[in-house]
Amino acid sequence: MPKALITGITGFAGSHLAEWLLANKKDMEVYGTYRLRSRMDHIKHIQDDIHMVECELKDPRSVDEMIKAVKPDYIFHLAAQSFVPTSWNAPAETLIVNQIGQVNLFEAILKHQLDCTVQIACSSEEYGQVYAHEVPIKEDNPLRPLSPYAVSKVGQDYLGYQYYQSYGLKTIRTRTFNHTGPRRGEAFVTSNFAKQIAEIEKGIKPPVLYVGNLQAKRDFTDVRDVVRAYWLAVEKGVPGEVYNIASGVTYTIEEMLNKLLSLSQAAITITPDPSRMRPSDVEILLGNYDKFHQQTGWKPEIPFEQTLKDLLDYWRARV
Ligand SMILES: C[C@H]1O[C@H](OP(=O)(O)OP(=O)(O)OC[C@H]2O[C@@H](n3cnc4c(=O)[nH]c(N)nc43)[C@H](O)[C@@H]2O)[C@@H](O)[C@@H](O)C1=O
Repeated sequence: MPKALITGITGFAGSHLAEWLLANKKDMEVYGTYRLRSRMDHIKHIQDDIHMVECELKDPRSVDEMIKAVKPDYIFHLAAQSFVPTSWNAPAETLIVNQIGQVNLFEAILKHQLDCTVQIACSSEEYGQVYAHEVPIKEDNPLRPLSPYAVSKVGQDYLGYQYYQSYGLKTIRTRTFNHTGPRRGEAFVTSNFAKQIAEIEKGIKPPVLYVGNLQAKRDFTDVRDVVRAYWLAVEKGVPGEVYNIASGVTYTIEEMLNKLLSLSQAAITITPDPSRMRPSDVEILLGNYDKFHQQTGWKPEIPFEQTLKDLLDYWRARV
């Protein structure tokens, strides 16, 4: 049976991808990496159907042993330090986890001479400073990263390109724009606002919702559409290539907040919280996904309103 390995299976996208593979690729064995301190709540419901392997990506020996034991046919490399604000507080850790972690993975694949396809979770943050005439953003747009996180993803992206060119490692780079849905980490804006609304509805917190920069524009895709794209990337994508995964629609964070508020009866006051502002924030992300659509037929299917409703209901069931 072919084997799919998901680094970061205990996380947001990783757990959705595991679910998608189990439901749609019945002939595939699903493996995932975890660290001793990983929280398992996102995968508890599927843990009998997946194989979990302990692995610290920062440690070459740990990665080597994991790759030798699993020998995957497909790797979805989703594990990362993925929160932009954390990357200003911990830039070195962000670079080590994201870039050195990926080098360790690549080197182990080469050492054990695996003929596997590797999807790399790159990011729209790599585009960073985007000018008005450059949207919707295509893959050949200049990369002008605006945070240590974004730089770490540029590094992952170019390492993917370089290992393909140098060694023929079958890497496929996906530059995914913002994505959300149930299980989104509560630090990220959609989830943070949805959780605050759910807490206000339950009377756990006063009716004041704290916000950062509401003028930023983001292109949101449902995580369930994104993980379907990750499978199509390894199935139909061209090794060495890079693809945008986006919805092709952009909203200000304020518009997104208003959509969430319209799903609630609660009377809520919006209050700026200066600690939520960033040293530099990407002003606009709006992706062109034509290249990926032409290669794989993928397009997003779940309307943003449905995604936000599912996210709010997720928090309503948890607070
Ligand atoms: C593609 C990319 O997508 C994500 O990165 P992100 O765009 O930084 O995501 P976020 O949800 O933290 O912020 C979105 C926007 O919302 C603004 N914003 C306003 N008020 C709050 C607020 O209260 N909290 C947060 N977190 N953001 C706020 C904030 O300033 C920013 O403009 C990651 O998955 C990343 O891994 C990735 O690759």
